[in-house]
Amino acid sequence: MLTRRALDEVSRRGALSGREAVSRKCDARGALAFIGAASGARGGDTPERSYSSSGASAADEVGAGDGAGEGGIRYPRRGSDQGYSVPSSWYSSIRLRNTLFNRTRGSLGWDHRATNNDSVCDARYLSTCDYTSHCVEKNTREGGKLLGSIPRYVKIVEVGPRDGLQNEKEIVPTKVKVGLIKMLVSSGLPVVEATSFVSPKWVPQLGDAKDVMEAIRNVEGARFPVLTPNLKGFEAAVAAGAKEVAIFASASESFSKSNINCSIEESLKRYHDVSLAAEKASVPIRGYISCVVGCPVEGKVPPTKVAYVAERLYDMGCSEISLGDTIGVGTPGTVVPMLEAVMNVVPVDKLAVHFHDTYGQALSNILASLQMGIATVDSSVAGLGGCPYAKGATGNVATEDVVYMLNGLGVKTNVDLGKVMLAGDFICKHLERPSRSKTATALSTSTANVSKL
Ligand SMILES: CC(C)(COP(=O)([O-])OP(=O)([O-])OC[C@H]1O[C@@H](n2cnc3c(N)ncnc32)[C@H](O)[C@@H]1OP(=O)([O-])[O-])[C@@H](O)C(=O)NCCC(=O)NCCSC(=O)C[C@@](C)(O)CC(=O)[O-]
Repeated sequence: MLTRRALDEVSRRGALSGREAVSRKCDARGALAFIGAASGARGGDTPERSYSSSGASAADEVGAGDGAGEGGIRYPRRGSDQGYSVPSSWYSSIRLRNTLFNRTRGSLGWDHRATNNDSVCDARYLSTCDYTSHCVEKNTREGGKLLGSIPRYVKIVEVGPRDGLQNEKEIVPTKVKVGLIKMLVSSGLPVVEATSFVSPKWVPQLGDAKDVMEAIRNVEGARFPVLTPNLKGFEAAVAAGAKEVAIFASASESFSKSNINCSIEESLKRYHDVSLAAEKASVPIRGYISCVVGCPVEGKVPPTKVAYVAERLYDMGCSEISLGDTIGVGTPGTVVPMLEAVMNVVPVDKLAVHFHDTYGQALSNILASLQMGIATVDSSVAGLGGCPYAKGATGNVATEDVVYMLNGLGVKTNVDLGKVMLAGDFICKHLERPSRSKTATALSTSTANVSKL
């Protein structure tokens, strides 16, 4: 198992390269750009990251063959006698990054105690910036001030066919689900979460999981992870052809109980069993954490609780951990401290964010997450969704809205907005309800070529 120290080093190594550290001017204005460059180093420039095998740790992926020798520190690799190394130059970069990050928080108003000149300087910048596309382009391209901090590529994980549909009362026919999945794949989405192998007594809508997997067996162009709550689900998923699975824990005891009928600790034990089976079968696992900022029963959820569960999931081999604001109550004011806590224990390039849009905060939370270096975002076509065990929670942030924002920021996704809208239109017609995507609603009345927006 990786030590905390080793994890931190991997995280830091993922967070920035020494090259970026020395090439940036160390003032508050440069801080966002600096973190942005770091996020590029974390994977922003990489068109696609694939889930690693569950047996591979971050160390396997991040540090292998890099920086050995000369001042490098070697840590043991989990389940192996090999090691990965951390060049000592990272330490100074890390200190620098932390200083800049703290200043940046102050300049964005995240830290109300920040009263130094840098934040005044940044505030002036913020108020005078011309928010035109030219400004965005200039800032992004030149490693600029406000928006240069975001990754250049963002992986969108489409959860509509699973999270989006699981709450629908009327059973959606399998062929409609399969049609939706195929349309989503054709839009360029790299990952489409297809279904869940959960108890059909608990979630009747997804009782056709096996049939869905059978129907998409030969569909190429995307990965199709499925949810598995226990070994039974894992075995059924693999037998049905699933090549990736997701386990789902909670940061709230009450939600854990109502969602999967066990405590957090019991769920982690179950997931440990699933992770061992997955490792044996070379099936990568994504880990979800629900209620990362708020719980429908318990209210506020402390960031330390989220970090605890995240670390446990990471240690059991999850190649990606998705942080879910299940009831959509978060704002950047609560999301940022939560991410900071999690980023202390899990490398940022292993994190994804999963926002429901109940209070209309999802896009702002995503933007804040991107500025902190997160490059994987979950979303649901047409804003479908809600959780059966979180009353009042509305759908996930709409994929169309996320793509529109990322296009506007000049961030690459390889997703065709027009084609996602067609998929949204298809499923909304079936459900006989309007899209929850503001972008789809606006653009459906426009003649603009959405692929070019
Ligand atoms: C975990 C259990 C199974 C425990 O449910 P339980 O009732 O405690 O389990 P059990 O072991 O006593 O089994 C009860 C019955 O279910 C069967 N069973 C047991 N396991 C399976 C399985 N895998 N597949 C099919 N059947 C299964 C089992 O065989 C038995 O059948 P019976 O003998 O009564 O005929 C149940 O609570 C469950 O399925 N929960 C899933 C609920 C769910 O899917 N919730 C939505 C997920 S969304 C989410 O978590 C949030 C997320 C990820 O989207 C992120 C976010 O939005 O923030």
